[in-house]
Amino acid sequence: MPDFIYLASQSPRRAQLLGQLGVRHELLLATPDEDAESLEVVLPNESPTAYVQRVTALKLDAAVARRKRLGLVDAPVLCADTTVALGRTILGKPEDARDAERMLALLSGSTHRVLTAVALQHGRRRHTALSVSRVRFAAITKKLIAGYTASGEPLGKAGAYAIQGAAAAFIEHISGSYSGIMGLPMFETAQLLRSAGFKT
Ligand SMILES: Cc1cn([C@H]2C[C@H](O)[C@@H](COP(=O)(O)OP(=O)(O)OP(=O)(O)O)O2)c(=O)[nH]c1=O
Repeated sequence: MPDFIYLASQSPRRAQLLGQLGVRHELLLATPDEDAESLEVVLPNESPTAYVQRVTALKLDAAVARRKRLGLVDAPVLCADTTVALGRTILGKPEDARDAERMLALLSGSTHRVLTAVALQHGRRRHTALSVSRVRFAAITKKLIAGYTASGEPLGKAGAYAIQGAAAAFIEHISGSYSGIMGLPMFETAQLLRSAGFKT
């Protein structure tokens, strides 16, 4: 049994959160020939829950294939995907600053869900979990949205905000998992790791 896992994620938040659990990890990143972004395409009529779970499974398939292709040791592979859902509308990562402003205006003054799916491949077994949180945004002015967008923080974040960053000032209430909103739910991830034999 290896004493580490592969984390198939380019997200520094996920690496940081995994470190918090005290589990050693190595990054298993997509090579330039793999088109990781193309996995994140929403199917017609797909619900946010179905979408985030499907994308996570695809990410894990690709990562496990990558581990085999590179001839790496047979350690467990972990990956996750986070999406923001306003009702059935999926808000992924903004394409640019304008798109970020559009998303933030949608979130302003309402409650949305943040869904993070996690999956762990261990030998032939796959363990999966889903974390669902509710986040209530205060009504925020156009000026605040413009200032926040200009900071650059929304780029690369689902729903165009980071709870761990300056957007914390917009959030009136959350129910669920703070770490799940950041991208890796600690409770669910620890459970998956335990089922793969790690002591967390
Ligand atoms: C809502 C929210 C999202 N996010 C981030 C977490 C994820 O990194 C990102 C959603 O994008 P993802 O596609 O889940 O992940 P990623 O592309 O950053 O990394 P990888 O696929 O390689 O694992 O949004 C925050 O950091 N804070 C928040 O409050």
